[in-house]
Formats: sequence, C-alpha cells, structure tokens
Amino acid sequence: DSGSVTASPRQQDTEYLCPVQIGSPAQTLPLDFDTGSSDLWVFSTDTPRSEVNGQTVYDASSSSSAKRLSGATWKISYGDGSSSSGIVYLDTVTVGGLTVSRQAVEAAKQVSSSFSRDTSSSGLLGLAFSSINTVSPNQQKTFFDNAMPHLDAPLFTADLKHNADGRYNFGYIDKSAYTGSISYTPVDNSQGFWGFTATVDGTDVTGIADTGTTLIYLPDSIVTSYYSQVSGARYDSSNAGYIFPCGSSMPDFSFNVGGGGGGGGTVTVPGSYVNFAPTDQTGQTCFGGLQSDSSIGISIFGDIALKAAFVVFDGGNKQLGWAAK
Ligand SMILES: CC(C)(C)S(=O)(=O)N[C@@H](Cc1ccccc1)C(=O)N[C@@H](Cc1c[nH]c[nH+]1)C(=O)N[C@@H](CC1CCCCC1)C(O)(O)C(F)(F)C(=O)NCCN1CCOCC1
Repeated sequence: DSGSVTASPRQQDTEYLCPVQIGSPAQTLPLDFDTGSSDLWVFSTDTPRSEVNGQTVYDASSSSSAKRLSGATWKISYGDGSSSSGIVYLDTVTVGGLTVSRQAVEAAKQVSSSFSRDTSSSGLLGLAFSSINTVSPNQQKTFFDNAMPHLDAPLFTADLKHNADGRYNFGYIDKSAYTGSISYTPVDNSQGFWGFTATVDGTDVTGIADTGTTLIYLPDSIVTSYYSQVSGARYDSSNAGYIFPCGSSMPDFSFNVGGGGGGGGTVTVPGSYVNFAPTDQTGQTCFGGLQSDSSIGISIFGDIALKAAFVVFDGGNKQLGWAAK
C-alpha cells in the first residue's frame, strides 16, 4: 500500500495542514502532521462549545465504524505550552488513500486557548515514535506505525514548500520530487523523536526533524555567528529572539547530513526563509527563522529547514534521508 496527501501552508508557513478522512461515512478534518509528537487527536463533539472556534469536529456517534476504547484517556502538552486532553475511539483513518482500520482517534474534551484560536486546524496527526504516545493505561500506535507493515516500503517522506502546497507520501519515494542523491543518517529514537546529527560550519549538532515546529532552534554559538553576518541584527529580549531590519539580505544557512569524510549531502536553507516575519505592523523589524535552542533544551530542525529539502523518514531502517529539491 501507499498514500499521498497535500500539505497546505497556513499563515506564512507557520504550520502545514493535511486533509484526513476519519470514520464511516468519512468525516474530513484538516490536521497538522507532526513528527515531534505521537498522538492523533482531534476537535470533537466532546470538545466544549466554548473552546471550539470554527474548527471542523469529529463526531464519533455518526461513524458506524467508531468504537469507544473504554477506560482510555490521553493528555498532552507541547513545547509552546499548549495542551489538550480527552478520551479515545478506535476508528477507520485514511490519509491520501492509505487506510488504517483500527486507529486510535483521540477526541479532545479540553483544548488550551492557542488551539481554540487556531481556527484552521482540527488537531494533530503524530508521526514521531509510538513510545511517546500519551494514551493511558494502554499506549496506542501512530498512524504510520499501524500502516507500516502494509506499506510497499516502511517509510514516509515530507516535501514541505515555502508558501505553496507540498506533500507527504507514505510507502514510497517519489524520484521526481528531489534532485541529486538522498543522504542518509542514522536516527536516534531513544526520546521518541526523529533524532539525528548534522554538521553546521564543522560543528556537530544533534537535534530532531520536527514538522510540527515552525522555526529552526540551534545552539547559541551557531545562531550568534549566523546573525553576526547581518548588520543591525540583535537578540531582543522582548521578542525573545534575534531580530533585524526587514530589508536585510540574509545569508543562506547550510548544514551537512550523512557526512563522514567526503560523503554526505548539504541542505541549503535560502536566506529568504530565515527572514521569517515582521515583529509588528510597521514591517520595519523582522524576526529570524533561526533561533537559539537554549530555552528549549533540544535542537530542532523545524519547517524552515524541512521546506528546503526532501526528507525521508525511514521507520524500517531507522534513518533519515535528506535531498535537495
Ligand atoms: C506560534 C508560532 C510563533 C508561529 S511558533 O513558531 O511557536 N509555531 C508553533 C507551532 C504553531 C503554528 C501555528 C499555530 C500554532 C502553533 C511551534 O513551532 N511550536 C513548537 C514550539 C516549540 C517546540 N519546542 C519548544 N517550543 C511546538 O510546540 N511544536 C509541537 C507541535 C505543535 C504544538 C502546537 C500546535 C501546533 C503543533 C511539537 O510536537 O512539534 C514538539 F515537538 F515541539 C512537541 O512539543 N512535542 C511534544 C513531545 N511530547 C514529549 C512527551 O510525550 C508527549 C509528546
């Protein structure tokens, strides 16, 4: 089996949403595919009306294939402080033509305000490792884990784009989606993430490939040296990040994956991607897409990096592949 689904950017590439079919007859919800977490959770008819703000909701009672997973609950909190929790159904989930019949669909009974405010997203589809799924007492598998044994190849690929529709494919590598060769590097999933090591300016950086995080967060030394090339760039505590004049022409940012001698491949993030967004309506000052990881505790290669590459999340061989495009 295989699947292929469009990933549409929202609000200047802050997140990418994909249509997911749940239940019988199918209910289609736009979900944020997130390789940084492992819960598939949705706004539902169980979510308080006061917390629903235009989002499409899942109604288990109108799905003939829905079955309550009795006694199961879930509760998750994310790096940006947002959180949600609720109950669990097993139901049919289809992504780009690929169907999993008994997928844990986590219905929200509570969502934090940032989720209520994000009117375009109906929830998340976690694509990290099932070891960090939050369902209790019996941990549940991700959509990818459930699908993997049926896939032509035990992998999915992320092809996110700047201000344009991209694609997630499951079970195959689309050779027309990238240029040159794919450089592979081993994945450390001990924390449940797609962890890997890249080289930036000769320095090894261990981080995670995270489609659910908008920006790139790397060690201070690397970030400081990058912005030292941009006149007027400075760390601004009120914005809690590096800012610079919006008219600045930003240097490209490159990292090497699968190095080791002459090998490996280089991913180049165009400087224009690092000019992320204005900090206010005047459009004078802009906020950088590359920020320090010091307040996070882990380096994150988020959407700004991922949309500069074609990325293979290989669950069968526990490796990450990166290619230019
Ligand atoms: C809001 C913003 C200024 C544009 S942003 O740059 O902060 N973007 C948010 C994502 C977003 C976009 C649009 C609207 C709302 C929220 C962002 O990048 N959030 C990161 C920030 C971060 C990470 N680390 C520290 N800070 C995050 O929490 N990402 C998680 C997914 C998000 C959650 C909010 C809704 C959108 C998706 C994440 O899953 O990628 C994660 F990996 F960061 C994370 O928190 N994973 C949870 C891991 N736990 C471990 C224990 O077991 C349970 C799972």
